[in-house]
Order: sequence, then C-alpha cells, then structure tokens
Amino acid sequence: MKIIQVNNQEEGGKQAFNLIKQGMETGAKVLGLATGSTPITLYKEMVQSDLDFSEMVAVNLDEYVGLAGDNEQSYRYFMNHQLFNHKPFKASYVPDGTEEDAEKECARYDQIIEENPIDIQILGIGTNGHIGFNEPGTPFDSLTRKVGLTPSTIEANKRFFASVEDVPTEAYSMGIGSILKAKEIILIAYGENKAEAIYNMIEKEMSEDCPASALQQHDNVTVIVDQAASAKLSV
Ligand SMILES: N[C@@H]1[C@@H](O)[C@H](O)[C@@H](COP(=O)(O)O)O[C@@H]1O
Repeated sequence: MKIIQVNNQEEGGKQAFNLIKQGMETGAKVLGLATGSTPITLYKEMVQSDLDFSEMVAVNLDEYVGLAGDNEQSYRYFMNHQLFNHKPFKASYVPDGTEEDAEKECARYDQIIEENPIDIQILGIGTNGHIGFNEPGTPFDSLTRKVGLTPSTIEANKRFFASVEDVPTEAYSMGIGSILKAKEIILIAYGENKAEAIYNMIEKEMSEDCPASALQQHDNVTVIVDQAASAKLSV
C-alpha cells in the first residue's frame, strides 16, 4: 500500500482529486464512490474543477435500507447534493433503499457492477475498520447484500440524524469481494478516531476482524491519511 500523509482534509481532497484526474487521463471510465464526511473535500475539488464527468459512470458503495433518494439522510441525496447535481455523470448508481426484496436489489446491483467494472474506488473507513457497510466478520469474497449495522456504526452515524432511533439498522452494501475487483483503490482517513482502524488495516495481519485489512491483498491501493489518523503507524 502506498501511503500519502497530508496536513488536513483540504490537502487530502486535492491529493485524491489528482489521482482521479490522472486515472481519467489514462482511460478510467467508472468511479466507485463513497459517502460520509471524509470524501467531502474530494467532491468539492471535483465540483470546482473543469473536468468533464459526462462520459463517466459512478457506482456508490451503499445505501440505508428504508430510505428513499429524496430523504435528506439517504446516501443518494448526499451524492446528488455533494456531486452529481453540480457535475453530471453519464450514469450514477446507488442501491435502492426502498426496494424491499433484498435478493432482487442485490442481484440488480451486482449486475450493474459487472457491467461497469470499477476503475477507481474511493473509500472511507469506519472506526471499527468497516468499508462500505461491511462490518467486522464480513467474508472477503462477499458481494452486494443486505447487512445489519453494528451498534458502534449506528452510534457513529447518529450525528446525521435527529436521534439515534432514527438511524436505520440495515443497509445494502457492495461486498468486500466487489471492492477488491476495482483496478485501483484510494482509501482516505482523517482524525484520531480512525487511527486504530488504520493501524489494523495496514500493520496487523489480514483478518475479517478488520474488513479494511482485505486491501492488503490488492496491488494498487493508496491510503491518504492526516497526522492523527496515521499516528499509530510505525513508519
Ligand atoms: N458507510 C459509510 C462508510 O462508507 C464511511 O466510510 C464511514 C465513515 O464515515 P466518515 O467519513 O463520516 O467518518 O461511514 C459510513 O458508515
């Protein structure tokens, strides 16, 4: 894994943006995108840039089960407002949180990923090492499925909701197997509450206890971290 240390989130957004720009110059057509507060500065860079995304496809990692795209807490809403409304893509995919038939929705989404192989996958990381909504214990060959969120993830994500009771307890998430199929992966982490997860991901032995450690088996991963998130690393 290549590690890029940055001073702050603005610099991290610029670094990630430059990697995407380079990727597009060398033929990348499909971006795998993530939600959460971490990629916001990257999306700002993309919006402010003169890059044209109208021939690009975006495939998002996950969506809360039960939330429609016009719900302000949904990941579709987040993506539209942070990026797609400002920079139109040829197509943008996010799992449909309103689809009650999980099997049908997951099969549909896996088909989308198969038809649009991801060139560059952007990832954040949960404090427990989750990527997408793949919580600890997720098999590394998993595909899209309905997952239950751990209490720590519900707790971490409640800041976006009126109360903890409003946080959905399930999500549709691309699997770790799907993520590993991306040609290039850029994982971004800021802040001391990510330090343990970053340490487990990079320096501990690969284990399902830290879903992000699966990235150790991928040969094109760049990790963008600030000082606080990289504080536990030995290098
Ligand atoms: N499903 C998302 C993840 O994709 C994201 O990486 C994580 C961290 O979020 P943040 O960037 O806000 O710390 O939150 C959620 O659980």
